[in-house]
Amino acid sequence: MLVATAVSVERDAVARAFGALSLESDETALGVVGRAHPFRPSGTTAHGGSGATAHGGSGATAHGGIDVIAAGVGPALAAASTASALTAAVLQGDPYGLVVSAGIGGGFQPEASVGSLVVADEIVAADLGAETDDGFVSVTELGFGTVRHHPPEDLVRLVGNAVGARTGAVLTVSTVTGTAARARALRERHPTALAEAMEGFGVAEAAAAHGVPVLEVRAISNPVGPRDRAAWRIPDALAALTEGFGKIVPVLEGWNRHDQ
Ligand SMILES: O=C(O)c1cccc(C(=O)CC[C@H]2O[C@@H](n3cnc4c(=O)[nH]cnc43)[C@H](O)[C@@H]2O)c1
Repeated sequence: MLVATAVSVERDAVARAFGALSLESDETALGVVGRAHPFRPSGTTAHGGSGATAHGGSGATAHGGIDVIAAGVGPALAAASTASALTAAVLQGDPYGLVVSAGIGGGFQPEASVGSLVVADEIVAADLGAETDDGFVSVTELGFGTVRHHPPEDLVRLVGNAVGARTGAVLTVSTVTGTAARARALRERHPTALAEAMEGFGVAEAAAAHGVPVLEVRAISNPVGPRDRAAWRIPDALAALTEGFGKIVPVLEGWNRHDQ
């Protein structure tokens, strides 16, 4: 399984769920774009495996290991980094079976409160399209491809139940929402949206190109709406991410995509 976060603090928050910290915490501030440094829990992991380095890094598990990368901020870098990691794994003869986009995100209020976790049942590119006199038109409506990916239903349900998270659409945006008007417009266009973030759709596109299922998990660090940095609760969200992954990993390990 590959977990793609945006930045190193998110990568380390996920890694902490495995009881270890990345040795590659070279970027620590949120917002600093990290390159894809795979983190592999060393030695015995939740999988019980140990030893062989499946994808060229240290401490990978031979059977079903979990790699966590800081893939960068925004859908384009997230897609490129995730695709590179997926391709490298294929070339090394040990392809990933699941990709998880994970990190902090903005929560639509009152649906997703700060500090809570959200699991995506739809990963939607919310600003990929064109503005017209009649409003926003997605690239799908323009005839150019897809703006949504769907994680496996059973996995979404299992993971949502395991962490007590709400499930709903998670929007991917290239511009963080900073006004109430835009938050309203997004919710009107996507009534099931619970959260927005900046990477999920890119990660999902890379996963889809490899025929690998995708999941997105967001810990809510701030409300979607008027910009208010003082209202951000990043440490709380990172703690929720760690706690959540502690419960999610056993579910992911037990999940078999052919059970769908
Ligand atoms: O300076 C700002 O106003 C500002 C606003 C939003 C995000 C940033 C960042 O540097 C972090 C982007 C990072 O965090 C995820 N994220 C967290 N909350 C949101 C949100 O409300 N809308 C979109 N993305 C969010 C995102 O996935 C990025 O990885 C600075």
